[in-house]
Amino acid sequence: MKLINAVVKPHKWEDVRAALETVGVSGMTVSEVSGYGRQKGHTEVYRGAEYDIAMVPKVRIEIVADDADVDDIVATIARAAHTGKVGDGKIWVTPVESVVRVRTGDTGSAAV
Ligand SMILES: Nc1ncnc2c1ncn2[C@@H]1O[C@H](COP(=O)(O)OP(=O)(O)OP(=O)(O)O)[C@@H](O)[C@H]1O
Repeated sequence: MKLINAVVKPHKWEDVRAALETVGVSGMTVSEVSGYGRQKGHTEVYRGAEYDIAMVPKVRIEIVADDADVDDIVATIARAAHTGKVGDGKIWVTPVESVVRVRTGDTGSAAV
């Protein structure tokens, strides 16, 4: 299993959510975050306002998925979140050692 982390522009979140429905993601965690990438110190526009300070609002998506599904999920997020402009976001994948479904005690893939 892997943990997919994606940070995308807030106005692309609905597109990403709709696209993920087509690849059978069974659960995810979504949070409002702020951050910056390589363009630190440059301006970025969000909802008509220019941010020239380092931290720009983003949406973070966390998905635990079976290895076999990871490439598809990452490609789907990347496609749906893309505008081609600075600050489109980032996606990274890390290994997951264990998962437990609290209600049933299921572990591993059965808990995803
Ligand atoms: N190295 C990093 N580690 C953790 N989070 C990051 C990292 N780089 C970027 N992020 C997160 O991703 C968000 C979007 O990053 P951003 O798209 O600006 O990255 P970038 O690589 O500089 O790309 P671009 O050149 O298109 O702006 C940031 O606001 C931040 O929350």
